[in-house]
Amino acid sequence: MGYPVILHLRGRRAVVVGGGKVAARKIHGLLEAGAEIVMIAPEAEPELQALAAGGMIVWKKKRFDPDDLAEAFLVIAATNDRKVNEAVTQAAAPGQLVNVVDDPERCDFHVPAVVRRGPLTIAVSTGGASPAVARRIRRELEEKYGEEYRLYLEFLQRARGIVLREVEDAEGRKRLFQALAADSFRQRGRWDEELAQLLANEKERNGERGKEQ
Ligand SMILES: C[C@@]1(CC(=O)O)C2=NC(=C\c3[nH]c(c(CCC(=O)O)c3CC(=O)O)Cc3[nH]c(c(CC(=O)O)c3CCC(=O)O)/C=C3\N/C(=C\2)[C@@H](CCC(=O)O)[C@]3(C)CC(=O)O)/[C@H]1CCC(=O)O
Ligand SMILES: NC(=O)c1ccc[n+]([C@@H]2O[C@H](COP(=O)([O-])OP(=O)(O)OC[C@H]3O[C@@H](n4cnc5c(N)ncnc54)[C@H](O)[C@@H]3O)[C@@H](O)[C@H]2O)c1
Repeated sequence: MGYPVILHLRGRRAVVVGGGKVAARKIHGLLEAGAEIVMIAPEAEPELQALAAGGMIVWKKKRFDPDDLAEAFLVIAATNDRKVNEAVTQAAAPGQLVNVVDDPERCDFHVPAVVRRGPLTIAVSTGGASPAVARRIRRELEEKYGEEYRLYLEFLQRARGIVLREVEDAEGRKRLFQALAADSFRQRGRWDEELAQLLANEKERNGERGKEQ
């Protein structure tokens, strides 16, 4: 069983070998994560050509050779030629994370199906058993956790900073974080107003405790 992680790729180089439909899907995910993408392929899908023309990715218009992996943190072998994909895995140095789109067994990692809502990431993997089921479950989760979760999570991110700054006592923080995480809180939609009230309640509680001592 794999170990799920969220990789921070900002400023790190990802080399994608291949420029077809599967490479395009992987490149979109890597772009969202802020990776520096180098694509190696003699031909590429129009959307990838456009990304290269716009400076969003670097396109080396050529066939793969092992030198292409220099300085890569992460490598995706996404050509339609099994032999080339295998050559990519052979060329990778120990420590480079390699994904091979037609060989789950040789992958250091699989790419899950993903729902993103601002800071919220929901990832679904079947470990290669059925990517189509991963896609179906991803779609179901997209319905359940709609766009409204983006604003809510952005609010929570801000609120977290405020609570950590203003509430010193660990129990109080826990009480507040649980209140903010409740679905009833989210649904009422008066987030800033209720946060201010909750913070005031905590201050009052502390004041009273201060008086007791
Ligand atoms: C989740 C997703 C992420 C992404 O790619 O971004 C992803 N595949 C997706 C879709 C998809 N892939 C395929 C179909 C056609 C239906 C079918 O075959 O079932 C569909 C469905 C479609 O396109 O609708 C075919 C396929 N996929 C792999 C093989 C090779 C093999 O199994 O040997 C073949 C056969 C190729 C052939 O025909 O020869 C291998 C892998 N695909 C993975 C990920 C990794 C395991 C993830 C997991 O199991 O959870 C793994 C192991 C490696 C990797 O790529 O990381 C993305 C959904 C994104 C979304 O919609 O949200
Ligand atoms: N993992 C997945 O999610 C998934 C899903 C569907 C298919 N697949 C597999 O992925 C493979 C690729 O699918 P696709 O639809 O993107 O194929 P595609 O035919 O659209 O694209 C293949 C790409 O590989 C490039 N290429 C070929 N030889 C190369 C070389 N020597 N060096 C560099 N680039 C080279 C081509 O120029 C092209 O850009 C399929 O053969 C299939 O086995 C994987």
